[in-house]
Amino acid sequence: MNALDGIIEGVRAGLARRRSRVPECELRDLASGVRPVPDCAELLRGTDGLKVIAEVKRASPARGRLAAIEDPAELAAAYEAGGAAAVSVLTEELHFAGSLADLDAVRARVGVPLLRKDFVVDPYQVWEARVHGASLVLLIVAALEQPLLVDLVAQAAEIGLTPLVEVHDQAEARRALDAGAWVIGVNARDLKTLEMNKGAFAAIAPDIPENVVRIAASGVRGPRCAVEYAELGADAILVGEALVTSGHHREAVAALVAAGRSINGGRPDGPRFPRLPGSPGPAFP
Ligand SMILES: O=P(O)(O)OC[C@@H](O)[C@@H](O)c1c[nH]c2ccccc12
Repeated sequence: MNALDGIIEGVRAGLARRRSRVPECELRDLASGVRPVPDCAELLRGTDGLKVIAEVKRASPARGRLAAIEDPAELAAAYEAGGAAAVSVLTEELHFAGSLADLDAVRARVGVPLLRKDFVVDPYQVWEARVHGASLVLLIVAALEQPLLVDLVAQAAEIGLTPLVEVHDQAEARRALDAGAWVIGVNARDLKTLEMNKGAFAAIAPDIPENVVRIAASGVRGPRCAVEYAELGADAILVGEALVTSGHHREAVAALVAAGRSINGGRPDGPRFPRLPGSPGPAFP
């Protein structure tokens, strides 16, 4: 069993418990009472500077315990003040020490769109994302058979959530596009092996059409990485560890935002800098 299968097993157990407390029909009723949110794709587009999605993340299977985060809302408020375009909240409990309560707390505090970051394997979780105030929901291609991926992308769109479809290689990127994704995240970490591939974004981004929003996720250590991803054509970066472990959360986000702006000067129609032939991929420490 690979790391991803292990995580999904735990996710399914938690899902069964929640479903027995709140049946799906009740959840749908709750969702209908939640204020509709606009599609987030344009907010994450990098034409006026690389966007930063800042993550509330306590732990991960790959990196262990990262930060206690006693007050996730306070952290998210600092991210927002630093200029984050969106906040990602991990809601997976067993391996990432997150919860839907974290999402609720963050929703009550900040105005920027929220991403429900979890291992979604069932429509029930997409309804939950809606009920708990997310505007975006993560769908991981490696965790989903194609027909289910297609259904979940369609369900999310139907109920006013923007699906952020995560891929790790070219084949997965093709599946994401076939499923109709318009926001694609390239995770530098392979969730099956937990290994990092620093060149994943550079390898995949050219295959993703310009009209699709391209997000580089995982392993962004600081402004230098932000600049490198912006130069490779990323619209946004998704950053967890480097932010939660920084002593100054607002300033750390602001530094990433400033680094991203330096690439195209913040011009709304600024050019995306093409990758120069022979230039190296992002340099990571
Ligand atoms: O902490 P990092 O290396 O900055 O990574 C953040 C984010 O990319 C990572 O948490 C992540 C990307 N895809 C995921 C899928 C599930 C759980 C977590 C993730």
